[in-house]
Amino acid sequence: MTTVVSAQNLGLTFPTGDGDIVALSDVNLTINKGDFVSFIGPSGCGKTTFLRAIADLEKPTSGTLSVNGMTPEQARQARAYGYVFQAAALYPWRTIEKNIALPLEIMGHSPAEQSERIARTMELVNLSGFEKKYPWQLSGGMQQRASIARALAFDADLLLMDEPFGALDEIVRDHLNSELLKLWERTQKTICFVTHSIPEAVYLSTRIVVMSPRPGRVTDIIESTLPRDRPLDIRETPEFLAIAARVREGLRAGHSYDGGAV
Ligand SMILES: Nc1ncnc2c1ncn2[C@@H]1O[C@H](COP(=O)(O)OP(=O)(O)OP(=O)(O)O)[C@@H](O)[C@H]1O
Repeated sequence: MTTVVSAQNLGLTFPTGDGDIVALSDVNLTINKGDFVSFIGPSGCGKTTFLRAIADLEKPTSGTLSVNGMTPEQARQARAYGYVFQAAALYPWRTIEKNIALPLEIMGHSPAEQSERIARTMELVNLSGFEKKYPWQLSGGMQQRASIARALAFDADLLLMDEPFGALDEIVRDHLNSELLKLWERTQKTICFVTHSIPEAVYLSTRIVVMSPRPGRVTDIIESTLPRDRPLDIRETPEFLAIAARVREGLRAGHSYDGGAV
């Protein structure tokens, strides 16, 4: 198995005017090629910080972190990952194809190469035919699919997704979840996915990382026993519900550690 992300005794502290905030403490985690890993935990437990550290947008203050065997900085320079944010963050004055093209332009790809990549990724997210539309002409779910296409366009093996479907209604979210699984199957990417939703984490993941706040720690890592082929109604099976119950237990345990109410 190829290791994509390896964190050892990772810590990240933010110094603030009111004292230090320990966002991550002693995080140990290995993510292998082709894994779909979800991070779940209450607000402030460091999920986004961990993703940002992988992306070299935050610097760890202790421990080690490697991405594709490199430092996060080297991995960023080698364009090791695509990043999908909570809000689609598309430029409203650019068409969908021009939004997807932007990082490719910056990276110096030729216009022909850009067109080929735009066509391929728009097809992967089922948006073919919407190339000339502006973001505001698309629904929220379609905009989020366009931002996934943009993250896929430079063909990184690692996709970092920070609550990409958090703002969407349940039906659209269900649809995008099953599309994301198909896309993951087809592309064999490694995916790190932040969510607040237990069913979403269980439905999507090969591994679920449960975190707790103050300081942000990993409290449980759950290997999924579900098959890779997952129709949406798998969510009603006893196996699915058993994994969901374990995640819920892990979240509760994290809360009681903090001394707060469940
Ligand atoms: N730049 C920063 N400066 C100071 N504190 C920060 C900074 N970024 C994050 N934090 C703090 O670090 C902790 C972890 O934040 P983080 O955003 O990683 O949590 P999260 O689990 O992703 O939360 P949410 O689910 O609400 O997005 C929080 O207490 C947050 O306030």
